[in-house]
Amino acid sequence: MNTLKKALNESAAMRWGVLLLVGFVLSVNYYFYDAFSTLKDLLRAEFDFTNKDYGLFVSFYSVPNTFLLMAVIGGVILDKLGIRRTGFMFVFFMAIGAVLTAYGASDYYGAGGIGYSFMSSFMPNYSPELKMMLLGRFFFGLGAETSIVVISKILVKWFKGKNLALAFGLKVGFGRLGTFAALNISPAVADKGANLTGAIWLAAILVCTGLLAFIVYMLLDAKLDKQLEKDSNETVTSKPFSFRDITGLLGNRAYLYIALLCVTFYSAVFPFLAYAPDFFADKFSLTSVESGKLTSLLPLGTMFFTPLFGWLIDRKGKSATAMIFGASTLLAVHLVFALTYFPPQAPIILLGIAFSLVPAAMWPSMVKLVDDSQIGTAYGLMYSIQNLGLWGFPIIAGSILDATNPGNPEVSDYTATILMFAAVSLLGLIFALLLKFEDKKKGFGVELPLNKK
Ligand SMILES: N[C@@H](Cc1c[nH]cn1)C(=O)NCC(=O)O
Repeated sequence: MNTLKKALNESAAMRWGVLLLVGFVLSVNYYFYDAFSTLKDLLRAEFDFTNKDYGLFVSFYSVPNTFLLMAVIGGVILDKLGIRRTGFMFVFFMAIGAVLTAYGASDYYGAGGIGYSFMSSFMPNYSPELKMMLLGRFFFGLGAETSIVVISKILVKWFKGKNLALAFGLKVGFGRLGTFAALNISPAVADKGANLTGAIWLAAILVCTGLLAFIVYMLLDAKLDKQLEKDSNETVTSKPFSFRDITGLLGNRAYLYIALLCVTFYSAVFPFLAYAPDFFADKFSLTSVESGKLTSLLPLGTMFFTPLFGWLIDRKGKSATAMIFGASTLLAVHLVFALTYFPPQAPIILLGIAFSLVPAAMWPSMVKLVDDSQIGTAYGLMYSIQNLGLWGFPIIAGSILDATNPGNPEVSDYTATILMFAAVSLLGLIFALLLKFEDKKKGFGVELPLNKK
């Protein structure tokens, strides 16, 4: 390295600039992911979407990552091809998927545009609009999950040893900002259905601007590699991929516990959130606007809490303890929701704390468990495992809801459904405890401050 010239990642301004760029890519990802939850009724009115159609559309995001293991394959590709090529490819998939989804909902397509007759030629129970939108959601999910893996590796590259947990916390904050914006902007643009396709196109265009932001990042990444006098091969592993990379990770008990905590924790949060507005409305007799506002307090709170906890973890450590605390808080909140009529505002704030503590501690802890050369594979495998839960639990929750509310009444009893989420949280707590014991036994240093690695 040229010792007279500071490398780009030594400059704090450059590091935070990079975080802003990739944070924007993440925000538009989350915006598109969540833009449809407030459009559910309008999709039913405009395209005859049933609840099952809507559920299928939501869970199709996870299909490539779960059943084709795309997130783990993406992670392996990332470790082999490097950040620039892999990132471009998967952010591009994300943009293609978003555009295909919007195209499926467009007037041009609905009037018999390109692909309409082909999509009408099979599976007549599903509309051509739904099929095109499913195809779009599939590509979006395929690109979106691996692009999060790429962004995680980018943060490790620029921030390792320099406020890494704060950077991860802010990364999650950027994601939540996208969710918060989607929950508020998407219904406003849709204007009670008058401009439904406009709301979907806006989401797709935002994803395309994310691709432009990533291209700008690629220029900085190339410059950093040049300054470090590393050709791109040096930031990637040269040894060929072997299944032992995967079995090796799964054989590392600490990694396994963190991956199992990831799937159980997020399965008790994201699928719960998909039902939360309806649950609050039914249990506390709220209007849909009131329950929507109550739910959107969650991404708003986590936007600030997650970076704050990340900052604390950089300095004080205690990541495993933070995960235990977050998982127990989640369990307590679900029990309160299921078994009491306690006003929901206080538990939702606690849920915000749990939903900030675990992500702030869990994602950066990976650098303590695996080597940098395997970080893409490690995150990718974790996302594939997580997506199994994100795919399955909305369906399980819906089935429990149907079984405990025969006749599909207007107001549903959610007790059994939320108790199921409490049971999943309990599993998360057990895995968090196991992680702490394993760390103590093997001395990975998960409890140590990240700035001291
Ligand atoms: N794998 C993602 C799933 C997601 C949710 N919204 C958009 N993508 C995930 O769980 N990320 C971690 C997080 O804390 O948001």
